[in-house]
Amino acid sequence: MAASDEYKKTERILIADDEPLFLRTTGELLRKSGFECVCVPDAKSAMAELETGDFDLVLSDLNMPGNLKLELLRKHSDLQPEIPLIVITGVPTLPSAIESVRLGIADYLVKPVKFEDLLNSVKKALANSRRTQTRSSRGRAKTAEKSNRIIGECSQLRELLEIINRIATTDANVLITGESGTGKEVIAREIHDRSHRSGGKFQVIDCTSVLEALFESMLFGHKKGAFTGAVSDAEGLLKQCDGGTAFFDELGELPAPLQAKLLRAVQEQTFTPVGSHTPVTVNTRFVCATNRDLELEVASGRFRRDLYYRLGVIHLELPPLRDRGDDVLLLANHFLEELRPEDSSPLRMTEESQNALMTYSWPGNIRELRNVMDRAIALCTTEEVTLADLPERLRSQEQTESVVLNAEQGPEASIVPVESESESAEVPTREEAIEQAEYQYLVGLLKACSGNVSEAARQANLSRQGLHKLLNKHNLRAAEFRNRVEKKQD
Ligand SMILES: Nc1ncnc2c1ncn2[C@@H]1O[C@H](COP(=O)(O)OP(=O)(O)OP(=O)(O)O)[C@@H](O)[C@H]1O
Repeated sequence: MAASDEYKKTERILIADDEPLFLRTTGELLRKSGFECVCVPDAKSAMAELETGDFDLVLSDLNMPGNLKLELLRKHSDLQPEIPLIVITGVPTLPSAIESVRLGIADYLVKPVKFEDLLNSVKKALANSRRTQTRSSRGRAKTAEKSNRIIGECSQLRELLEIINRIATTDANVLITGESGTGKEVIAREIHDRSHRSGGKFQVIDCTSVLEALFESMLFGHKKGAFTGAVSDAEGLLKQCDGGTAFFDELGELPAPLQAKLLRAVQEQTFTPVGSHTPVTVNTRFVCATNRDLELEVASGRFRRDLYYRLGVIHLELPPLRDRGDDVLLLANHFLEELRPEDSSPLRMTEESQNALMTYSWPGNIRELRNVMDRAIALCTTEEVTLADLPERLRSQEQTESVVLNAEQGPEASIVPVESESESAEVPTREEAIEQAEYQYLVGLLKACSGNVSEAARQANLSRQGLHKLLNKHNLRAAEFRNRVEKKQD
């Protein structure tokens, strides 16, 4: 079916760009595809059109006369917030999360752009906008609903939830960054649940657990006989979350050849199953998470810049738990309630134990706090969680301070507690001693392999996935060992 058959002729696009050739060609091609286009060379004319015209979509250059400080985009979001806006630029910079959301950007394209990609982006934005406008009140009620899964009152979290609410009506891809255990997956699920895609599937794709050779077939599916072991046709994960959300966890771990394959699927929402000749088209939103500093990965050539821009239209940075103030106690009480056995009495914390939780630096973030509360529930013999029910690293104020100080000296010092000299050394439990030994082993291994995960996994006789699990458990990031080597060489 031709594009012109799929869309009503009346759908109107405002195109603003100061490059005459781009403006003319894009206008002509979009008209041929069945749209009505108004082309203007600067922001002033675009604003005048926006005030009087009835548009279904705006396609705008980011840098052109009259759009200094994003004036056109701001005006657009004030005048017509419900009309999708696609930004197209020759000088890419990732807009901040708040800015992207405030301006309601549906997509962000980097010149030179293939017309095919531009048309896909336009179709997708229009389809989503139609869906959003006809969305049932059920969807709206859900969007407004307060989350009962995300606990926290701090200003950073409230701002994040506000952003999530606002992006629920868009289909922009989201990149979530933050230290391990800060709740990236929880936030990704929330984005899905609050979006118009909540009826579709939320599909987790763990990039550390994907074997390079199987990635394509796992993601895109395969035909029977496509390779040894392909005994029947299989649907890939992307097809399974058609209409839903694909969540790529630990995106920064995706090897380069796989990044190229993912890029095509993200750009075109089309892929070809292994062994097939028939492309499959889906409508999927991509939400990704990583502990790595992807900008650094891009700068060093380890991560594709085009994929980074495609996936990071909206960038959410989660705060570490140590910066979330009283949320530590809020979360601790939540876990005490959530994790206690059903028939047991509610538990509370002594003042001393609350102080210990508030002073500790939580290198493993919310995941570590959850484990600490789980352990406390098991050890606690009364209805009060006392200092004695907390792990040794939290018990001593002096010791906690040492941990914080050491955290600045490098990754290997951030967890291992240093005994204060004045204190008689306490014997750790067997579990704690094993944990510490394992931690020291991993630090040594990462140092020896300069943060190269594949090499470290080989030396440790583990799969990459197995090693990643261990690193996550100890809140160790291989990238930090790589960066350290680079920094030393600078
Ligand atoms: N705001 C929150 N309220 C309640 N529980 C939370 C919150 N955020 C995270 N958690 C809990 O903390 C744990 C870690 O969360 P999650 O797996 O989402 O972190 P992550 O940042 O994705 O971790 P990783 O980088 O290691 O994959 C989970 O048990 C999750 O349920």
